[in-house]
Amino acid sequence: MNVGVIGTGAIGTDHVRRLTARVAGARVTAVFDVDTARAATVAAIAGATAHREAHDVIDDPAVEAVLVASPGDTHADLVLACVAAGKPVLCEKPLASTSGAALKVVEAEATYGRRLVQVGFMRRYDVGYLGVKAALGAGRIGDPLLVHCVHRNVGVPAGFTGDMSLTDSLVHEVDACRWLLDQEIVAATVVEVPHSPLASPELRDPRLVLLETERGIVVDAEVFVNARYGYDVRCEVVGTTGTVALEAPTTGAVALDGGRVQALPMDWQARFGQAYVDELQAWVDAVRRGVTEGPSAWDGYAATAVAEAAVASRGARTSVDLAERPALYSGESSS
Ligand SMILES: NC(=O)c1ccc[n+]([C@@H]2O[C@H](COP(=O)([O-])OP(=O)(O)OC[C@H]3O[C@@H](n4cnc5c(N)ncnc54)[C@H](O)[C@@H]3O)[C@@H](O)[C@H]2O)c1
Ligand SMILES: O[C@H]1[C@H](O)[C@@H](O)[C@H](O)[C@@H](O)[C@H]1O
Repeated sequence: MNVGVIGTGAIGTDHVRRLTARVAGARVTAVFDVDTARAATVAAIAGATAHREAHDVIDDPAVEAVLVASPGDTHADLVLACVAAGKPVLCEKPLASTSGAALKVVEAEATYGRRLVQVGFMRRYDVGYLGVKAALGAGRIGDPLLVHCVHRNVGVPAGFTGDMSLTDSLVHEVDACRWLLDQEIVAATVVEVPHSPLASPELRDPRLVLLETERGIVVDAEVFVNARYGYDVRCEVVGTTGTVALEAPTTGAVALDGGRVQALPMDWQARFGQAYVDELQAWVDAVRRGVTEGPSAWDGYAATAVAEAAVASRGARTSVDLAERPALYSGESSS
């Protein structure tokens, strides 16, 4: 499968490397980035052509599927162009920077009549999250009552400003909880906590978010994007008869000088490296079979709508008012 990649920054470059060396049945044949020097460097990794415009990638007759890894506010227009061209597209999260823009993608795909869009919520491919999902599905902890989530990053790049800890980071917890619990989130409340002096004041970091699902389950999610000590993602579902918690991959524990030390991953590449490979492989395999599976445009829309409610919350419980779900997305596992 010939893939065109739009956006060859941090994760775009990683995805090009993965598609080139670790994913079977695909190769990158075209790339675009507004940073033309960067695009040329990354094109060379894959032996691909660096195009002059994003639309040249989408319209390239040799390109069979597109991967969008540019900044979030560019996603919706690029995905809409892919749908208009009838090309399958894997779009990095978030699907869009506003729920209105995400809904346009949902509506365009529903009008097209079959799925073309997969959203890059890679946690659904992580062996730890899959274990939690399997335990819930088997009824091992009875009925879920509440979920504790933690999402800590070492730090954030310079462009990470404003409410991005909600729109760019919390969206992972939103998607994971919708998928694990198989229900929509209907309200969000952001509880103010003291802010870290190591974060820009504008970012208001960390944040504690309460999410309520349609069947009354409550999720507490801490998002702390300047935690410094490591990349730490946790999730524990508490049920009527037990709990199930995410197992992160572990390294050997070193016992020395009266202590015991275990290394933590320092970024998402280290923590979710295998999940990204498995996500890409599943996407390629499905598209080569003529279908698109995995997190859908509806999932992307719902996640952005919840993040938007969290942004609006400022301490108050804020409901999430989703549009009516088109029939194309009925029967999906997460929704
Ligand atoms: N799933 C995950 O865990 C994960 C991890 C990292 C990033 N992401 C997502 O991937 C996207 C990119 O993040 P990143 O960390 O690689 O950012 P980045 O800033 O490193 O890379 C973005 C790239 O896009 C380019 N770009 C900017 N505007 C563009 C445009 N209009 N068209 C084409 N290219 C354009 C930039 O020049 C840059 O090279 C974001 O949406 C982010 O949320 C997801
Ligand atoms: O774009 C990144 C990425 O999605 C990571 O998985 C997440 O941990 C970060 O918070 C976010 O900024």
